[in-house]
Amino acid sequence: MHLMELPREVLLGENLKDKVSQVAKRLKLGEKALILYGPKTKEIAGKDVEKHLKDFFEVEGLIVKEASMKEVEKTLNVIRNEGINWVIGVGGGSIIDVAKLASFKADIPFISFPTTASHDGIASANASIKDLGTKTSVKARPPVAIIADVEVIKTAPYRYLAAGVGDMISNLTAVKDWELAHKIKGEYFSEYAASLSLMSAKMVIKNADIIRLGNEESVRKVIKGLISSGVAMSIAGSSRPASGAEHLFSHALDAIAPKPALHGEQCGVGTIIMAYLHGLKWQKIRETLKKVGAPTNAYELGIDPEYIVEALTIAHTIRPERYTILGKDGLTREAAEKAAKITGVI
Ligand SMILES: NC(=O)C1=CN([C@@H]2O[C@H](COP(=O)(O)OP(=O)(O)OC[C@H]3O[C@@H](n4cnc5c(N)ncnc54)[C@H](OP(=O)(O)O)[C@@H]3O)[C@@H](O)[C@H]2O)C=CC1
Ligand SMILES: O=C(CO)COP(=O)(O)O
Ligand SMILES: [Zn+2]
Repeated sequence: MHLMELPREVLLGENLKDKVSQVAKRLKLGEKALILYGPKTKEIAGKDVEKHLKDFFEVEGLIVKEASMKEVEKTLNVIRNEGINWVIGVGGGSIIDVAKLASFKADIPFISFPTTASHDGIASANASIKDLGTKTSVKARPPVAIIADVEVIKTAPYRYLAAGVGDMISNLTAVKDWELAHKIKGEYFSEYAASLSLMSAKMVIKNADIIRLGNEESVRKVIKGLISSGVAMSIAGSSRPASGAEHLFSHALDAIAPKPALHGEQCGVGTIIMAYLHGLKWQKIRETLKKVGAPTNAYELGIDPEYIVEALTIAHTIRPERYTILGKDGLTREAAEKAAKITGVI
């Protein structure tokens, strides 16, 4: 049996910080809520959401520092000790993933309230959590509702929107890797999930000129694409449609670079290199990223070229069960340098 769980409500619009209570009541989520936010997202939107919620619910607030198992356990303790009925994550991908996994472990629902359009974990059923130094992809449940407040997301620095494009353009190489794993390893492949995932990538390529304006229309377009990409992952039952070798490269950078860039920025650059390895039109990918103002090389990522090459050579070890264009043995140092130089990444 293949179980596909999907969000029940998606709200996309302006000034939604006071609409969470209505959604929670409509979905009969229960009396006691836990709101998770980061130190910045508490100020950006979390405090206001919490204030409005307190008119109708008993609310506990908790600051989450990173997407790690330690933070998931910390959250789980609060859920159990306080008898929490439902969770809301107000923040970027890290906060949403902690809310997703902790609520799943406690078997209670959660609401996704994104403050940026920087990642496609807003709607997905899987959580990317750091454990023992590297990111693992853990099966969980999708949010019961998504509340995407364009007013909030619009105020995030433009860089986050461009990162969202990077996370979506990744789907081009992720799907290629998935097809490869299907052919070579007999891995389950969903044509429907793959098509939906590719639709988001094609949408950002087609709309790059609109997205780069960074206005409300841009935010709406990117958010819709990110939600579709997340739904594709939920349909697949894993992050396969949206995470291939380009993501392994980003996870490797997170593990070794002294100051990693944003997830979507690193994935975008990884997509250029993996598209080259797949024999795809990598120039078109680079052109789109340039058009929207996303980084396309080591310098723009703010990462030393040495780490780029090292990340390329170790990426295949991050999740060995996920077969990609990097194969079982990965890239040699020479091959990594060559691919990064040809594509202009270093
Ligand atoms: N589960 C899935 O399917 C997916 C998961 N991911 C994961 O998501 C994470 C990446 O998410 P991303 O959003 O890029 O990064 P983070 O969630 O790590 O946020 C990065 C920084 O941006 C800040 N921030 C958030 N919103 C705003 C805003 N509106 N204005 C200014 N600053 C803001 C955060 O503040 P604060 O410090 O307050 O948190 C934080 O300091 C990674 O862990 C990645 O693996 C990515 C794609 C899919
Ligand atoms: O980031 C993701 C999709 O964009 C999914 O992340 P994982 O690589 O951790 O599965
Ligand atoms: Zn991603």
